[in-house]
Amino acid sequence: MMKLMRYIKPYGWVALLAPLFMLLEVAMDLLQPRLMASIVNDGVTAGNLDHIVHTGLIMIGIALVGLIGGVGCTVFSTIASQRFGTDLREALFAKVQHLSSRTLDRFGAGSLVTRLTGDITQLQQLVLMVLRMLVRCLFLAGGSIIMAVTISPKLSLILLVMIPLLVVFLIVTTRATVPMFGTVQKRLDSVNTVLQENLSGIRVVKAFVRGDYEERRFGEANTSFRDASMRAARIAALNGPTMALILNFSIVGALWYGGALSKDGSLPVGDLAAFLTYVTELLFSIVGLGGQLQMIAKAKASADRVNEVLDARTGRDAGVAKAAAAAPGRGLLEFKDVSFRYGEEADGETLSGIQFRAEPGQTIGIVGMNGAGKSTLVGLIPRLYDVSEGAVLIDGVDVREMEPQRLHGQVGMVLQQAHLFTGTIRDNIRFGRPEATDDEVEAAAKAAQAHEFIVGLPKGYDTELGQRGVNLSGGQKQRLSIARTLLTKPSILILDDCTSAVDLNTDQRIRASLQSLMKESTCLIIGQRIASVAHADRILVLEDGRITASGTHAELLRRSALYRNIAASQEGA
Ligand SMILES: Nc1ncnc2c1ncn2[C@@H]1O[C@H](COP(=O)(O)OP(=O)(O)OP(=O)(O)O)[C@@H](O)[C@H]1O
Repeated sequence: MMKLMRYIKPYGWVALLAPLFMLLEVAMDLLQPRLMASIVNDGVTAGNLDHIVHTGLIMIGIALVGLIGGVGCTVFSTIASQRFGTDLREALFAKVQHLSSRTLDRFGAGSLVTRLTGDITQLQQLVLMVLRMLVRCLFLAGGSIIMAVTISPKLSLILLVMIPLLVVFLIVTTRATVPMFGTVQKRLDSVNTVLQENLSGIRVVKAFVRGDYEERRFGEANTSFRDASMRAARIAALNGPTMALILNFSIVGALWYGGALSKDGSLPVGDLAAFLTYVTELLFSIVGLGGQLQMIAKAKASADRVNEVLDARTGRDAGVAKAAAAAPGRGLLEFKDVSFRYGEEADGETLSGIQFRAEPGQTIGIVGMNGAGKSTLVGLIPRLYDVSEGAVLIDGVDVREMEPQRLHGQVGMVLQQAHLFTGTIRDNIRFGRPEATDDEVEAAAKAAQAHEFIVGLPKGYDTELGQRGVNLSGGQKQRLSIARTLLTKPSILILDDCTSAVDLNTDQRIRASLQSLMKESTCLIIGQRIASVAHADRILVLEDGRITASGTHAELLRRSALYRNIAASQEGA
């Protein structure tokens, strides 16, 4: 938790002012019972009205000063906690942008959402609470003890029993609840994961009329979250009544012993009343501290989860920018005995012994059955994942040693699933090169065979897309994502089966324009359709993560049974 303190540092002075103002408020609060005792002892008992009025006015003045303290503390603690939360959220979001795909897979989107929202809010609340309530309770507890002892050291002996009892009780309950809060947050992750999957796939759910099943799935995650929360809450619920019991016993004890002291004249009645007020204040402060300990325990679970992401390896860790000074690349791509497995514990390799070379300007096709490892193979080039063994080289430099900006500037990838963002069509095409001119955007759209349908829309390139571009067809989205990549003018262009939803004629036209536009680039094309790769200079046939054949279309028809089968199955299609 201390590690996160660095996010409060920039607002150190604000964070310091809050407890100072609180100190003012507490000091004023502590004076009130003493003044009240003075009114009782020297005013009411002695029948001195002047003293009552005079002291009453002082009490009002003190209350006003206390008010300034309270308001000041609220203002400064709110500023500090809000800014802390904002900065931490930004830092965590920035970190998520740089996490390796492996790490992203490990956390899962649902859990990251909980960490970015619920966990950070919890920590923000903690900062607010520490600067306001924790400080108040500590000051009030310390001040009440001092005031009680100054009134009657003898009567204060009662505190020697009461305080240890409370502290032991608090430690025991806090220890019991700390691990429970971690579980509660994990269960909340599951709720978010189900929710997120459901919302992003709501059309599938509707199409399969699986609303009931989804409700059950959500219900299970939700119930499990509730049960974990209830377990933690049950222990936390013990706090209030137990504390009240100890408070009442202490007051009865103080009244009994204090009454006796008062009777023999060693403790004025006003002082006894003030003593009781201080004991009550002290107990409430300790009860408050108990609640705050619970909150710290909750926040500790959140801090661990936030730190886990902040400390996670980024996709760039392995990279040392040795290639930064290298000359601009031409796009020579080499796979040297590459093996890859997802996750350390994954049994079996997804790719093994991959070895090939693609010269600048060459087009390499990749074919294979579903799950053969085609997407995995091309994902190693822009370092979506890093190789387990071997190396991927671009212009002779290991991709892991390339400056990320440079690597991503050189490698353009159109993914299998077109993902667009909220914004205009123009913004979406410009995503990889915000400085591109309108003419360049249009040229890229033309090459991707998207221009025609874009200008057919009422607002053309300024058409707003909803989340994920829901107002476009699958093939239109694919064409926009091709245009987006073409605009970056990569020296290595990867097309991962990205025309699957585009009709055959348009697919052909896209290929023709790519051939002329990208003739200097190295192109890797994954295609389910043989027609998409038949024109390639070389085609790799991938089977179970291994290249089992390579050659031109004509050569493979002779040499590879798998290739022949795939081609035969598509004839006339
Ligand atoms: N993120 C991941 N984590 C773990 N395993 C994965 C992951 N992505 C893919 N795999 C597994 O790796 C294997 C290769 O998948 P990949 O997506 O590379 O195949 P593909 O040849 O592109 O398939 P398709 O033609 O269906 O797109 C599959 O068995 C798949 O289950």
